[in-house]
Amino acid sequence: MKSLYNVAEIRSIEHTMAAALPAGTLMQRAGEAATSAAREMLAGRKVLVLAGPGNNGGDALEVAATLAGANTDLDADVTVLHLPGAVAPSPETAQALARARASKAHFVDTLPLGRDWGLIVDGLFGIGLARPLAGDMRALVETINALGRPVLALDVPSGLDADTGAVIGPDGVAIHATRTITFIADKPGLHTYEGRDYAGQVQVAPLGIDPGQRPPAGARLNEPALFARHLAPRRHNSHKGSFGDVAVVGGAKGMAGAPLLAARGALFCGAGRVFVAAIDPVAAVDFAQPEIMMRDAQEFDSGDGTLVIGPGMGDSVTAMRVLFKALEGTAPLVLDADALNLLAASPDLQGRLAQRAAPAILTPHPLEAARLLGVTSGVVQGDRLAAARELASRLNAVVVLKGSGSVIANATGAAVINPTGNAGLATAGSGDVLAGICGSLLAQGWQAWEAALGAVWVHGAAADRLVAQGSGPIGLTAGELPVAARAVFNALAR
Ligand SMILES: NC(=O)C1=CN([C@@H]2O[C@H](COP(=O)(O)OP(=O)(O)OC[C@H]3O[C@@H](n4cnc5c(N)ncnc54)[C@H](OP(=O)(O)O)[C@@H]3O)[C@@H](O)[C@H]2O)[C@@H](O)CC1
Ligand SMILES: [K+]
Repeated sequence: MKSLYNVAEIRSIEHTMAAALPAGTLMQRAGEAATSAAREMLAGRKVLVLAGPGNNGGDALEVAATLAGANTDLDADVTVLHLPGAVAPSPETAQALARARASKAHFVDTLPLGRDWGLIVDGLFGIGLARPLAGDMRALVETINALGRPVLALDVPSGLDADTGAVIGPDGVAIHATRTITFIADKPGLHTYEGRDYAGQVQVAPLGIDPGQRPPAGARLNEPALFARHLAPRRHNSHKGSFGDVAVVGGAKGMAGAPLLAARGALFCGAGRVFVAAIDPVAAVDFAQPEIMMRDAQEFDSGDGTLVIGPGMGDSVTAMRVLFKALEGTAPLVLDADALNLLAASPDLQGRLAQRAAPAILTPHPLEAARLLGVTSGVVQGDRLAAARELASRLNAVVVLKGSGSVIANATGAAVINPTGNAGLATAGSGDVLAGICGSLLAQGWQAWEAALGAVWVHGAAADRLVAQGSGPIGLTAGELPVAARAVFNALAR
């Protein structure tokens, strides 16, 4: 299980472990692990180590001491930019400083000229960052980022909030790392919002702490193991009725493509029968995908099939009526796009959704989530896990908060961050395909929680597959996702 621990949880583990080990052990282990990572990354002799005032700086000083130590086989030329604070360092940081001072590393007070660093080690701030970087510190981070050299961040890229993945601001700055080696356990902020861009490749160094001894984490990373119980190969003795019906309700005038994309997402991920129930019907058949059955939303009765409501649905009276009817019914629901906006405008509909017994998955992007919560999208993005949990609990649904590192949360407070996907998904129609895949898995009998986890995983992995084939991220189109999702899904089910 890929657990994600927030700062309070890490501090508690750290506290317990530090009491059980000789003083300084954890920092020495952090230094050793980071030194191995640094060696792997070296792209030249010259190493710049940035050591801040706290224990993150202590980790950096351990790295400097080892890279430039008497016993090393490396011929590294190590420069330490040490930025002590106003208060005395912790005993372990003081010890690391003494070791680094005794090594061949040379200490400087200001950033040396030149840009030919084979590696920059970022030990400015870790989980103790308490406010935005300002003044000289801000200028230093901006200069380092502009150098464009390989950067190894220790624990967390300096300036990034380890809990939320937000650069601490307003208008904050953070180190752009090539790789982040994070200590004791993985952290949510490295995987969502701005975290993926700033952390680069993430490596966890447990520092000898047995994962089995850690308390359960508040969040985790998505992985197929979390939905594997639904991934069975298909029986020979099956028919289309075995795999459920999905009806996509949407498609107001001028928006006919959105429900078709969702319908294709549902079809290519294995739903038995797929309908589009259009608000403003335009065509009797989709010639590109004639398997999809076209209906009029006002006359359509979905029976007990799964409904995906919202893609291109608009906010007409008809749309409102169809949504109301769906909430009155007992079908499993996926609510997306315009359905979420209609819901946001109606406390009555929100109350009805929260009272339903049948499963529901909501797939808001940050602005839709903000409307539902009555806050700004900045507030949602500032703490994506909290926003997704709050929505899930208020509306008694599984919530997929889309965006880099999509967050899946449920009403009991569980939260999972999805690691698949890339910038190519920031394209028109990509959310429609995701809603369709969610509906497809619900229709095939998956529990809502696992359907959301599986759909988000497959949707992201489909985009990763397309990028690996050269079809993105620039110019990746939503219409390519369903076929790629099918390949991913079949590989998983095998
Ligand atoms: N303890 C252990 O067992 C282990 C800990 N480990 C390592 O320790 C790290 C946590 O260390 P930490 O708690 O000392 O916090 P850290 O991130 O170094 O920063 C705090 C310092 O920064 C300062 N400061 C804050 N914000 C600022 C700003 N914007 N601008 C300027 N200054 C600012 C703040 O000062 P103050 O707020 O008091 O002014 C304080 O001096 C953790 O991430 C991991 O790397 C590992 O070795 C494993 C074992
Ligand atoms: K750091």
